[in-house]
Amino acid sequence: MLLRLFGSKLLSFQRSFTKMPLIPYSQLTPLSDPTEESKRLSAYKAVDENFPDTPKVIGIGSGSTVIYVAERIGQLDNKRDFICIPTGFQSKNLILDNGLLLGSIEQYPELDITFDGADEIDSNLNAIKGGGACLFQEKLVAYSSKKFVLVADHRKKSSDLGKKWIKGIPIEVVPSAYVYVENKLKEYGAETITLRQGGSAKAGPIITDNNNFLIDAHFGIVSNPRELHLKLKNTLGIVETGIFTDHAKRAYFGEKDGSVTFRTIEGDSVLEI
Ligand SMILES: O=C(CO)[C@H](O)[C@H](O)COP(=O)(O)O
Repeated sequence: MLLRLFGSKLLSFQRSFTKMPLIPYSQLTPLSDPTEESKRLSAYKAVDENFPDTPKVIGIGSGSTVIYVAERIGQLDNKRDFICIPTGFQSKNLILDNGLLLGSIEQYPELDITFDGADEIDSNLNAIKGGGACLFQEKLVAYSSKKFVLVADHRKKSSDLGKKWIKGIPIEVVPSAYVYVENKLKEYGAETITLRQGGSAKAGPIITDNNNFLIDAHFGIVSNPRELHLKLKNTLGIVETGIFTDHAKRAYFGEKDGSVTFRTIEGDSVLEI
């Protein structure tokens, strides 16, 4: 009896050990850039606290904070026991570079959990995403997941969408419809409307992974993100918006002082911890 009890304790110890990250956070050398350190803090803590005991399919988002998510998951010694679904080209490379198994959303349409970054997160866990131009795939992967967890540095923590992220809400648009959409956005009261450019690497607009254009439209403070998203989605030529509502369960923020705070949904309310 005692032996059986010991055996089951040993098994559960082994199980929890396999999902433990190999390097405790406290033993890592701090990064020289404080913002990078904040990103790493939020990402590592999010993975440590939310990674499933028996992972099957995991979503990996895009951006500079998610680099640390993939890094932390890559430290697990059971990292070849589950499949990772990317949200874009960068994300696919993060999965491969960290020795994780790559799958596609078509093969694995149901995910246990997705970790992703954000450009701004409000006090109700609504988010603006798409700063890295991957919003469509990010939304598809997030909305196919049982749990969606955001990771960010302190600059992204906001009370209302549009308060801090003034570059505008990323909106993916069918290329031939961009002028039509721009006119509609003016009609809807957008304060700034920018067709996102490829920068020094490309003369002309950015092309998304779905061969579309991106428009960034700033509407000031968005009092009702769901309503704005629906209005935009109802506009001919708009494929998807970077407004993510009613989906994130938890958001982690790496703070300036080296702590991590989070906002989490508990029943009908959001707790700030
Ligand atoms: O939505 C995204 C990409 O489309 C990113 O998650 C978002 O832009 C945040 O990026 P970062 O972690 O680099 O601040």
